[in-house]
Amino acid sequence: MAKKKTDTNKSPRKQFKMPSFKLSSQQKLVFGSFLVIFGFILFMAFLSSLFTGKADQSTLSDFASREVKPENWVSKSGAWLSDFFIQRGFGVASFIISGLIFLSGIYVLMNLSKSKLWSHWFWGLLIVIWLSVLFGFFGNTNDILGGTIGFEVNMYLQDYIGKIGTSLLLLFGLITYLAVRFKVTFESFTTVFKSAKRNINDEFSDLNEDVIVPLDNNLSEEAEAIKSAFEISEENNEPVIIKKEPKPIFETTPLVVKPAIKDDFEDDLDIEIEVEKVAEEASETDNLSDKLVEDFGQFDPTLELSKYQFPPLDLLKKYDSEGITINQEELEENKNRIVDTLKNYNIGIASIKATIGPTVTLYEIVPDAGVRISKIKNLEDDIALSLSALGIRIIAPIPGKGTIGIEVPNKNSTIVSMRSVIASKKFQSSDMQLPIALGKTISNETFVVDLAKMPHLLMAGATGQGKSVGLNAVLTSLLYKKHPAEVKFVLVDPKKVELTLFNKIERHYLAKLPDSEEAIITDNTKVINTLNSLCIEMDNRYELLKNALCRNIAEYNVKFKARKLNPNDGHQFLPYIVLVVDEFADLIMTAGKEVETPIARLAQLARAIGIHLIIATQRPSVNVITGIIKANFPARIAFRVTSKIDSRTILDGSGADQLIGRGDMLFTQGNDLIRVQCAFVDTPEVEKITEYIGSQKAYPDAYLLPEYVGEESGTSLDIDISDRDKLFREAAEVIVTAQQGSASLLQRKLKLGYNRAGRLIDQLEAAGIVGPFEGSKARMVLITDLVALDKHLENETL
Ligand SMILES: Nc1ncnc2c1ncn2[C@@H]1O[C@H](COP(=O)(O)OP(=O)(O)OP(=O)(O)O)[C@@H](O)[C@H]1O
Repeated sequence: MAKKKTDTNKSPRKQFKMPSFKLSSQQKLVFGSFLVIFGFILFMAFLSSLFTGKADQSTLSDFASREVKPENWVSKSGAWLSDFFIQRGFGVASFIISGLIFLSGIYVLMNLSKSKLWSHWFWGLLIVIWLSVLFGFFGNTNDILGGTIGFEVNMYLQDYIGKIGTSLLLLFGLITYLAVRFKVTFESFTTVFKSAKRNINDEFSDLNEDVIVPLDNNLSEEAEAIKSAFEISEENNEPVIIKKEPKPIFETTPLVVKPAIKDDFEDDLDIEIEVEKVAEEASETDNLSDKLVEDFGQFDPTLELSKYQFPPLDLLKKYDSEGITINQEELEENKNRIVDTLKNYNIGIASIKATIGPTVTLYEIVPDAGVRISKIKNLEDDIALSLSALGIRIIAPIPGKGTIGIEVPNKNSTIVSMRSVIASKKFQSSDMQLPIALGKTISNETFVVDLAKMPHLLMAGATGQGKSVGLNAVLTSLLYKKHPAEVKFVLVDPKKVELTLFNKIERHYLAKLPDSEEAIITDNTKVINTLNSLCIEMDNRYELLKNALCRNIAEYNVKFKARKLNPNDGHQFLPYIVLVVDEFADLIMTAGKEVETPIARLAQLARAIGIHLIIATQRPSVNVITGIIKANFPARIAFRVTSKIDSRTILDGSGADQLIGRGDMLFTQGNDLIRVQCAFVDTPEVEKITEYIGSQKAYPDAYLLPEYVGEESGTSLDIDISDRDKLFREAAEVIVTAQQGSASLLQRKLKLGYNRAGRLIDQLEAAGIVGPFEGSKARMVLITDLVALDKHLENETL
């Protein structure tokens, strides 16, 4: 895939740098043994000072004199070191220091992990300080328990926070140590407490129970003692039941034998069962990703354009004629006409209710019992005539309700502004993947749908009925809700004028072929390349999803954000891609099968990997909207069309021919038809939005789609060196470095299409770098390393 690499690896890692000393094996032996011996000497000196320390005090001042003989087992040095570390230093906690030095020697000798050793030192010294302060708390100035440091620190702390404060600080230090070092949590405390409590209870109940003492001959001394203490009849050699006095609970009673099987089953039922939760074994990548997330937080795809500002609502226009005004007279008039017309045909009405929408009002009627619905349905034209209005639609019955609906256009329709739908709570708070605010329904509710769920949209309508406005509404919705990192548009505009405004956001939101200058495609031959390139992108994405064990793009992106996918394996955050074709009929007329095949492929397969198609046409005839296209576009929008046949082609039923135009539309997602007044967004508004976005910092280039080389460019083996692909050398290096001769590796690493990668492999074979095709296995790489590759290629050119 041709997209800049998100450089997660490049971010500076805040890792503690370990000092590293490079020692030869001999040096390690010498240095290691020195540390072991020194550690041991130190330990002996310290140990000795516990007994001889006081006596040696006087000898310290005469260190140079050989006459003075200290009692320390390590003589003068021992006395001096002990005085330095224990008396003047950290007190008895200094033993840990000798241990750490000894341990360091072992680590050096055995060449063990240095980072572990540093960690031992770090934690060890912390314990030394803590213990010294703790002992200093209880000691006095010359006490060897806490040493001078422990005592002085204590004095200092007590001056400022008092005894209570110091003891609490020590407790806090202990808790912090346990929490950080041993990952102890509050829950583990409570669990330990609970199980201790349970043990104590058990112990108590045991002590009060009768205990069976088996009379075996190999009794321990204690058993013998107990045996003699209580009278046990040895004659019958049978277990005797003795009554045991309650003993202190913590005393161990090895002779107490609990009955293996209790007779009393009811007691068994009382035993609490402790269910231990076994944490699922986290895989290695999980651990790594957790650590990465801990260090850097979740991956943020918007980071590159972190200062990007979404367009403000003010860029959209407010309309005066907005907001529904109820014209009571009109309502009354229409109601009377409907009732009268139906009466003329002997249809009685039990009740009638009106719902006023922005362009049409829905009259819901409940006919008298016994009236056949088909009878009302047949009166559609008569009712329209009597109401002298266009665009009457009868819904008989309204799905889900036991009523019949008659939609009558309002005399004064109101414009549904884009601003009102974008500002609506429904749109703003929607958590859909690709939310689109299409307009308002007949009950004046904002109509928001998820393009990702559709998953592709077919839009049709006669010319001048609001298709372009509809497309702009879709694009505007996405611009208001999605960051440039999250969605990319591929715009196809054979009419050349409809979508030109979006050129300004090329480097933010558009995707294009690597070698094309304009991101918006107006040339039909380029459309074919782009569609095929999208197919390659789709295949590449499926490969990524497969490797990441994800079923769809949403799961994949969640995993990627959680840093569970390694960018070095080609993984990257995948933006949604929305392909918009403004005049599909024109494309089909000029390119026919060549566009239909990739469109159908995309429509069939692309939903899971985040490529969604929106196709608009003004000629909804069967040769444009073919069966295969229709089958894969369950979501359809019909603006007004001129004939029932066209309506049937789009919606599989009539209705679109009865709309009133100007954004009045029917939406279906496979089942019910919903009448919606499309939101109106004018060209100047779109211009302002694109200008606003375009003036902000952008990516260096549009999102690059994989390269597609048409079939005619040939796939034959190019043996001639001068005919080689310009990425030949790079490809050779990738293959030799990875020692794996596969086209998909090239596709991933060099972001190529399948064809080009395949051709490169052929050329590499011809150059003797990889072996011949071996079926499902990767080809053998004949060059071992990059130096050999350089030589090989040099020899070739000679
Ligand atoms: N939702 C709407 N609300 C109000 N008026 C609308 C709406 N949609 C379209 N119109 C009116 O209809 C006119 C034509 O709309 P639009 O350009 O979208 O039609 P079209 O179907 O794209 O036509 P063509 O196929 O010829 O491009 C607009 O200029 C506008 O005046």
